[in-house]
Amino acid sequence: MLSKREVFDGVPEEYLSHKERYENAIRNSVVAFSLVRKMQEEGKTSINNYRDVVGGLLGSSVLRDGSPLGLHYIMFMPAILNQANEEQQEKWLPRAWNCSIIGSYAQTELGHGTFIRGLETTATYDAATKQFVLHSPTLTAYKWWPGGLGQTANYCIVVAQLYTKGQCHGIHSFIIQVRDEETHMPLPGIKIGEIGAKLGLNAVNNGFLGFDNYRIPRTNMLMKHAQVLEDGTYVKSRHSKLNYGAMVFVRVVIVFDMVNYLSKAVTIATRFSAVRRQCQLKAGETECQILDYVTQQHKLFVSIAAAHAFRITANKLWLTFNEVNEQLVEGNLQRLPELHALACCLKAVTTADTAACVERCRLACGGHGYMMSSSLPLTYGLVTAACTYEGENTVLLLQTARFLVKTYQQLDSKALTPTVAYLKTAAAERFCVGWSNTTEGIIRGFQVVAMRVIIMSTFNEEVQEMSRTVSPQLKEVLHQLVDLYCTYWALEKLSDLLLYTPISQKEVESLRLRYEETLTNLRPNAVGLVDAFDLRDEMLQSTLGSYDGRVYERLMEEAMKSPLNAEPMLQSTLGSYDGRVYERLMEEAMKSPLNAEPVNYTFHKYLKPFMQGKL
Ligand SMILES: CCCCCCCCCCCCCCCCC/C=C/C(=O)SCCNC(=O)CCNC(=O)[C@H](O)C(C)(C)COP(=O)(O)OP(=O)(O)OC[C@H]1O[C@@H](n2cnc3c(N)ncnc32)[C@H](O)[C@@H]1OP(=O)(O)O
Ligand SMILES: Cc1cc2nc3c(=O)[nH]c(=O)nc-3n(C[C@H](O)[C@H](O)[C@H](O)COP(=O)(O)OP(=O)(O)OC[C@H]3O[C@@H](n4cnc5c(N)ncnc54)[C@H](O)[C@@H]3O)c2cc1C
Repeated sequence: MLSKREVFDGVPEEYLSHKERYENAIRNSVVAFSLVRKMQEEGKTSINNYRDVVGGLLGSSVLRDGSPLGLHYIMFMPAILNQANEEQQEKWLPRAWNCSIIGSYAQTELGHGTFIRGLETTATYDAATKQFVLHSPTLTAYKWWPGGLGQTANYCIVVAQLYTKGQCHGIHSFIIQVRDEETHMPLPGIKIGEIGAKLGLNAVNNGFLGFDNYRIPRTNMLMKHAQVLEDGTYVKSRHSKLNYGAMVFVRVVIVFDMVNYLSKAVTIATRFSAVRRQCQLKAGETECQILDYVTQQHKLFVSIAAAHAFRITANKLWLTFNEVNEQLVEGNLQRLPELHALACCLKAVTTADTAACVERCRLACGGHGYMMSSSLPLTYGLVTAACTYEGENTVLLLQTARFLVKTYQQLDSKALTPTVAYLKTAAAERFCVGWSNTTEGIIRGFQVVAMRVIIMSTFNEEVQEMSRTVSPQLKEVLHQLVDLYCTYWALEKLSDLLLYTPISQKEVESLRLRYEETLTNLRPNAVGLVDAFDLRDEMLQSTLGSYDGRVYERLMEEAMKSPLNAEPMLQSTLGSYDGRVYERLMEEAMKSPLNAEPVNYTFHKYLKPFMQGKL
């Protein structure tokens, strides 16, 4: 059994080369996912409920910049579960579940990410050989971005335009082997490699993939929803968008992921703010904790409330996802549009808000928040990617807007689904609700504004349930968080409220006072509230946010680990004696060492033993 970090012990990831980072990520991933395999052998996890186990690992400090195996669990396996028929699931799932094959999910191309009906990769059926011919007709048709595809995966789900009998039937999913299972060499007709360094997630090994008239068996088309018969006859799906299921699933999972990252960032920033003393409130007094400044509370406390709001929302969304999927299995597609709109909205809003909150947590820590050792820059790089992947946020919000407009237009003719029932109330009150500076009044105000109510009403609903099961003291603090979250967004979105509701200037002023009063009321419980996330130091991996508050000692300990401090020599493209700065930067950029060899050495050293169950 490999130890966790046997090769680069003690050297922080920031100081590893691109190649060393990949080796580090592969080794840590096979060690981590060997635990999943052990748990499944002991019956402690199964293919239908591995979200928490794998989620815990992927969100852990061991795989802090992502994993080349992440997409195998997050999209490759769920796509087989969601889109393969029973026979195909019997063939592929056991091998995927015990990791004897490693998969990716290849949908996005160089030329298209959002507009998936415009994807260019083709899968043309040849009835004579009962095969599909996969082809990338242009450079822009190359798959670009799939996680793990660079040097790691040997299979992937490929989304391509399906042609049979000379007719195009739109995009469908295929399971395709891209590398030899023994040698890991790319198969003939496959062009494959990694796309290079990114802002973050540099351990994910995102890759590119091109096909040159590459043949696969007919039965490699995932045929749960649509089929192509041996003679090339196309049998269409009950609903053209059932093939989009993998994306809906991941959007739901991403909301959980944002809770994880936001809780970590606000724990780090709040604890640091309790330790950090800067300036005096009165001359001659001891310097005060920066957490005592209202401006610092304004920066941080809404993130504590948001972490709880998103956690409650994520759980509610997961329940809705499972309810709707059970209905889909019974052939009832009625709530699919609502689920799609909800998943789009909550993925877009929670990722955008989390990215903004994490950046605000970093800024709230001053210079020390800019240190990689604080873990805040890395966290920002991770969450900001989520605003783009799995559907770029703007585009997803447009999907939600489309659904809301359609729902509103059918208000009197159609029964409303649970998450949009508020539209009836808003319409009934003809948009002239009386304003009250209460939580309910603000939510009602937002219902009128419409776009943000889904998170607000879910959050509010759960809190009502919670009031029957928590102590009076905790109930008071939770209601303060609800108050804070509502008054914060009421003040943030004041222009909408002024436009659509009769809120008066006097009420706005008392709202502001109420907001600051709530900040003051929450101050004594701020550290306790982030402690309640119960995130161990190993999870935070932060010099600023450790439980013991030894911030400065940890900053110095981490600084001394830099190899640049270990020896007088500078190892820097910017500081080289000969001044050839630009030439060296270009030389470095062109290296991309992982592409220097068709099979990276880590395959034989770690990946192959792992896939053969020998680790
Ligand atoms: C259990 C395992 C879990 C383990 C892990 C646990 C957690 C660990 C943490 C990990 C967290 C997650 C990490 C995630 C890593 C992800 C890596 C990234 C992967 C990717 O990015 S994959 C590629 C993603 N790409 C996209 O999302 C593309 C975005 N574009 C689209 O989706 C579509 O183009 C579109 C929706 C924007 C438009 O589609 P289209 O043009 O076909 O449709 P129209 O706009 O014309 O609308 C037509 C009608 O179709 C409905 N519709 C559209 N989409 C859907 C859908 N998905 N479902 C249902 N219905 C849909 C529209 O609503 C329209 O309906 P109407 O009634 O006609 O209005
Ligand atoms: C870290 C990371 C990991 C990824 N992993 C994978 C993966 O594993 N598998 C995979 O298949 N893909 C993956 N992707 C790709 C991802 O799904 C796409 O980047 C995403 O769907 C956005 O598409 P795009 O990059 O083409 O941007 P575009 O769609 O070109 O967006 C560019 C701009 O155009 C705007 N725009 C586009 N269409 C419209 C419209 N209709 N109306 C208004 N504005 C519009 C967008 O809002 C945006 O501002 C990954 C991406 C990242 C960043």
